[in-house]
Amino acid sequence: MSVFSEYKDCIAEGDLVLVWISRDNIKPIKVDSNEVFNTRYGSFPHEMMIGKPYGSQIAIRTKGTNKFAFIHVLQPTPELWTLSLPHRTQIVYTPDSSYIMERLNCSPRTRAVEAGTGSGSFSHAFARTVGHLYSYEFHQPRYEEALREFKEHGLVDIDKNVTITHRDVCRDGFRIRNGDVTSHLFGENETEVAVGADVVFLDLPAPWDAIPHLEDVISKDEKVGLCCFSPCIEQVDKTIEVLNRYGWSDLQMVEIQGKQFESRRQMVRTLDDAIERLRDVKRRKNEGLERRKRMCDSLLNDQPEADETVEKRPITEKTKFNPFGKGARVKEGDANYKWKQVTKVEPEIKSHTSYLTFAFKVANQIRNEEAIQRILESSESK
Ligand SMILES: C[S@@+](CC[C@H](N)C(=O)[O-])C[C@H]1O[C@@H](n2cnc3c(N)ncnc32)[C@H](O)[C@@H]1O
Repeated sequence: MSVFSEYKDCIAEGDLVLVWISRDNIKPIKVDSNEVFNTRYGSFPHEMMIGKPYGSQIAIRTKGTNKFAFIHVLQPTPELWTLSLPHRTQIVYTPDSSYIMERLNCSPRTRAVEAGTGSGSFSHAFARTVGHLYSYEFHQPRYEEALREFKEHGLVDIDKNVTITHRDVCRDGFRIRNGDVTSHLFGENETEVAVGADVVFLDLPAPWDAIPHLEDVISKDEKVGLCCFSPCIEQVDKTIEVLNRYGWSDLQMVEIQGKQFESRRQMVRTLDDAIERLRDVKRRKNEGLERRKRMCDSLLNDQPEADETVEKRPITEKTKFNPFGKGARVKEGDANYKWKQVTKVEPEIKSHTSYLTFAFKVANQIRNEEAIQRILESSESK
């Protein structure tokens, strides 16, 4: 089982743990009782984590103060891995990968093809959901790094559901034959892997060069779904042209814009408030002018300012509160004021805005007369 799909209660020596320091700072570590995890808030010996339930908060006293520093030790999931993995390339984030897998109907019976592997962000999400993932990467160091990582995470090897192949798919296609540089372990008489993919995901600069090669590895008996992830509309245009040429249909382009909506209350401001605000500005301006004049006079006459002569505005509820944001602050929802419910948008959800081009193909479109007859007969008998 992969550490990403097997649930464990407690942390043990050698586990991959994702340390949550803050929302934007999650770090993967391999638990080693001789090691220490250093943060700018303090050092956490791995030993403190061993035996603790996943999700625990670990606290240490910070050096020279009476304060505590905290981390949370979390079990890896593809979503958290995407937020913490070492970036070797641009990556696909969860708002995109989850939408793509849903649109392509990914399930444990899916056989997916993915190119390129890149930093393996999407590969981890695919690996948890699909029956088998065939991932391709042409950059040698990136291929080796992804292979090492997939092995460490229990995604490749016998009985595991990921195969990674070192390949330029635009030039050499997707077939995996005995002798290729791949993680697939060939059986004695096996010469080629029967890929039979029903899902294809292309995150490549030139997907149009890879699309013609897909014919060799996609399923001929099932509906095949494809998604191309491209940051430029010109790439989408070129991709669509080639998809049409190679018999893909139901083309649709989608862009995911991840936004976080927060529900807030906003004070209702009336026309009277606006008028009162303008009066207040004028009053304060006059007061300021008068004060400045008195200061100049006292400087010229070399006399201290007679502070007690300054007219003070009486402190009332009105002077304390300014409905346009200045003056005393009012707590959101204060029952003395009128409020309306509004939505505030937080723009900082991590996602890499690319265009998602979806297409589908049924290679073998021969009518199965027997099956049709059976359906007709069963509907007639009802
Ligand atoms: C943007 S990254 C993919 C990121 C990946 N989807 C993820 O979520 O981590 C694109 C990768 O495709 C690889 N690549 C580009 N052209 C390729 C080709 N013709 N064949 C195989 N891999 C290719 C690049 O080396 C790069 O690692």
